Formats: sequence, C-alpha cells, structure tokens
Amino acid sequence: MEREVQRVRQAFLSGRSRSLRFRLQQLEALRRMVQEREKDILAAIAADLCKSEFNAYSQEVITVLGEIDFMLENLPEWVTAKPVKKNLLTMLDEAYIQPQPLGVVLIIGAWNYPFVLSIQPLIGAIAAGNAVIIKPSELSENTAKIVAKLLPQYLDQDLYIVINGGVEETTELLKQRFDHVFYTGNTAVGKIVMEAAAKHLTPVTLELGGKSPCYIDKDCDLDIVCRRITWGKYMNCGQTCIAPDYILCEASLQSQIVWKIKETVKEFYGENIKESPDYERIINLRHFKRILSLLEGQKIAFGGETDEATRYIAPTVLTDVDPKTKVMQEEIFGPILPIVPVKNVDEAIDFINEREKPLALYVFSHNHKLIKRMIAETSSGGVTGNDVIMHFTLNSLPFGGVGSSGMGAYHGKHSFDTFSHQRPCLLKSLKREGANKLRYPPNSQSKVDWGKFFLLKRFNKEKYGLLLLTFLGIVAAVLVKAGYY
Ligand SMILES: NC(=O)c1ccc[n+]([C@@H]2O[C@H](COP(=O)([O-])OP(=O)(O)OC[C@H]3O[C@@H](n4cnc5c(N)ncnc54)[C@H](O)[C@@H]3O)[C@@H](O)[C@H]2O)c1
Ligand SMILES: CCCCCCC=O
Repeated sequence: MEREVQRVRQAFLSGRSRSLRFRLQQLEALRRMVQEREKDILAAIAADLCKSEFNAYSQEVITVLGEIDFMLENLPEWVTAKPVKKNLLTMLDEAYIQPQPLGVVLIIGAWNYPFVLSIQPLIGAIAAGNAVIIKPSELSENTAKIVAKLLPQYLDQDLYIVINGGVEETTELLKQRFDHVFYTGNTAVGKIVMEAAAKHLTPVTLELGGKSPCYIDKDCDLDIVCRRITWGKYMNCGQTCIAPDYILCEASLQSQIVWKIKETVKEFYGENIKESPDYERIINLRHFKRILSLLEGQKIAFGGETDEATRYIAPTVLTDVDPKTKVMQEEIFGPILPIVPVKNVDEAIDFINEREKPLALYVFSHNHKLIKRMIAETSSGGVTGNDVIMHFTLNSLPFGGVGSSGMGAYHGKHSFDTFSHQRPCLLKSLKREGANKLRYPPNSQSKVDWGKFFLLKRFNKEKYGLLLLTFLGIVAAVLVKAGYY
C-alpha cells in the first residue's frame, strides 16, 4: 500500500497533473471512457443493485457526464489567478489568489450509487490538478471492478489509480499520508476516517448520512406532494443518502397521504412491484435484515412484503410512529417511510432541532413564508422546498452535510474549491524601501499613527492636521491617476 501511494506521489511531484491542458485532456478521456464503455458500466451497476439501464443512466451516468462538461467549460476561468483588493500599503504591489492542487487525494466511495459517488469527486480532484487514489466500496463489487479495469485504459496510470478491497485494505490505506481524504459513507466510519486523517493533519471531506425529515403542511397539493415523495423515497429502493427518511405532518393528513402514496406506487411500479424494472433490491442480506428489524412493532399502513432470497422489500408506509421506536433512531436507508404526527409547524421545527442535523430537509407548502421559516429555524446539509432530492442535481449548489451529516461539500465549482488550496500571493518590489521603514524597529508613536493611517485609514487630526490632509489629497490624486479608483 505504502509503495502504491508513493508511486502516485512521485507522479504528482513530476508536475504533469498541474497544467490546464493536461487536466482538460484527462477529463475528456474520462468522458470518452463513460461514453465508449457505457454498456459495461450500466451492466456493473445493474449487477450490484438490480437496477435497470435507464435508471442507472439517469441516476449516475448523466450526473457524471454533466459534471465533466461543466468542468471543461469553466476550468480555464477557475484556474486563473484572481486579483484581490489592495490597501494603501500594497497599492503598488501585485496581490492575487492562485488556486493550486493539494497533492495526493484519497477518495473512498460508497455502494449505493457506486459509480457517481466515486467518479464525481474524481472529476473535481482532476480538475483541481491533483493525483488521486480511489477506493470504491467493496459492497458494490461489480462497479468497483469495472472502475478499476477501465480507468487505467483511459487516464494517466500513475496519477489516478484504483485500489479495491474491504475494511482491512481501507484501514491500511488510511495509515498513509494524503493531502486530502474525501469519504462518502456512514457516520460511524466517518469518525474512523477523520481520526486516521488527523494523525497526518490531513483535511477531510465527509459526505455522511442521517435522517432527512420531510414536513408536509396542510396547505398544499397532496397529489403532487405524494408523487414527489414517492419518487424520492423509493428510488434505489430507499438506499439514497438524501431520501426523505420520515414524514412529519398533522395527524389529520395521515390517511390521505397513505392513500395517495399507495396509488402513486401503483402508478410507478404497477400491480406487481417485484416485476417492475424500476424497483431495485437491497444491497445485501445484512442490510435486508437490518431494515426488516425496523418494522418490528410498527403499524404498517401498506407494503411490508419481503422476500429474503431476492432481498426484496416492498414500498412501505408506517403510520402513527412513536419517535422513540427503533425506526426513528437510525437512518432507514431502505423503502420504509414512517409518518410521525405533529400538532403544527412549531412542533415539527422542535422535532427536527432536537435531533442530529440531517443531510437534507424537505418542506411542502403553498405558503412560501412557512418554507422560509423552516429554513431559517432549522439546520441541514441542504434543502429542497416543495420537492425532494433535486438540490443534488444542481451543480451550482454545494452538496454536503453539516454536523453529524458531514463536513465540506462538492459538485461543480465547489468540487474544484474542495480539492484546491486557495493560495494567497503578494508580490512586492525590492524598490520603495522608504515606506517600509515605518514597520522596522525601533517603533514609535508616530510609526503607530502612520500604521493606523495606512491600514485602518484612521488618523490623529489634532496632531497632524493639515499635513495629513494634504498628504491624503496627494495619495488620492495619485491613486485616481493610476486608475485604482
Ligand atoms: N452524503 C453523501 O453524499 C452520501 C452518499 C451516499 C451514502 N451516504 C451515506 O452512507 C451510508 C451508507 O453507506 P455505507 O457506509 O453503508 O457504505 P459502505 O459500506 O460502502 O462504506 C463506505 C466506504 O467506507 C469503507 N469502510 C467501511 N468500513 C470501514 C472501516 N471500518 N474503516 C475504513 N473504511 C471503511 C468501505 O470500504 C467503503 O468504501 C448512509 O449513511 C448514507 O446516508 C452519504
Ligand atoms: C439522483 C441521484 C441521487 C444521488 C444521491 C447520492 C446519495 O446517495
């Protein structure tokens, strides 16, 4: 492992990942890989999650292609140094921010969207000029294998490598020194990753999970609300980090919501859900059993059918759920939707604030003020009002968690920033030493006063009076002439 990381570091130190031309070439090669090997990629995702090609394409491949296009279009502008404002002391100098690569980045992917969750961060890391080691999730082993097979056929083989393996290999990998670790997965492992990174003072981005609430106000169109929730909840069989985890609403709405979600499930997946190409399966037996255990003692309003042999769990809704029960204590990450009745929006806000900060928050209402209030009085990684999931798809929005749902963010320019160091640069001349004398010892009250003037734009009127005003006038005239104002 150590040798592998060393090899990647040597490649980074060669400097070839840094030029804009090289980054664009690699991103174009990655796009070619996705386009030319689309069938292999879709087949691998299908084998891991029992997902149709249409679903795999629209949930994973489109996002990757969109992200690459966005980078190719904007990278030339992002990599250029950005001049910054100057003060009186530096007005004749050059001051700018130069984004630079961090070095060797470790990306640890998760299994639930196994392609996009490894490749989208890779795109950001390449765009920012880094070398990358990807560790895909071992639970989605087909996608892990295809990524390891295809990447070296299209990308620089020393700068971007894939290491496959489970906990043992990841643990070994995490002992190495990286310049950034980007982890997607559960919160418990997030702590392990952060602890390992801390030993080298390596910064981390943690894309974690949590219980994302969904508040439904009584002032809304329940047909539309339930269709949108059904789509976001049962997509990928509930195994989506930002799936609505549970519903909060007034008790009187419960039966209508149940009925409308039931009807929508029929509309989406047909009478025989097991036969629907659009309905996925649970990733493995451990997760299947974990999800089943969440049903114990619950009132199942509809759904609840399971088949262990195929790891099938039907779209399920639970009503009158007691917040103290197990289903409300952990992230569900499966097709079970509890409804927890609350008296009103105040109680919903308290309910959310009494718990860990979620990755996403959803609120449905015709009342725009109520939506804004929810946003103002709660905290979550991201929010979509009157819909679910969709904030993930807009790459001008940073995607990430807060508190126990994660730290840092990515997508689009936010990925570029995550994998870059914003290096502040101030270039002075070796001339004009006169002005510098002000900061050299021995110090004095008059030097402090000049310091105040230059840096705080404050001056002692009584003491310097006319002299200072005259000087200010001259400085202002020079600045205007030099085009600074
Ligand atoms: N915020 C996001 O973008 C996002 C996306 C997907 C999933 N998630 C969250 O991830 C969770 C589901 O994923 P998961 O954790 O089951 O995925 P997982 O089991 O695939 O684990 C994620 C990664 O962690 C590694 N790993 C597991 N145990 C480890 C250990 N002990 N030490 C070091 N590395 C270890 C795995 O090899 C894998 O690469 C959910 O909580 C979900 O909400 C978040
Ligand atoms: C539409 C794709 C959603 C991907 C969400 C990633 C987290 O699980």
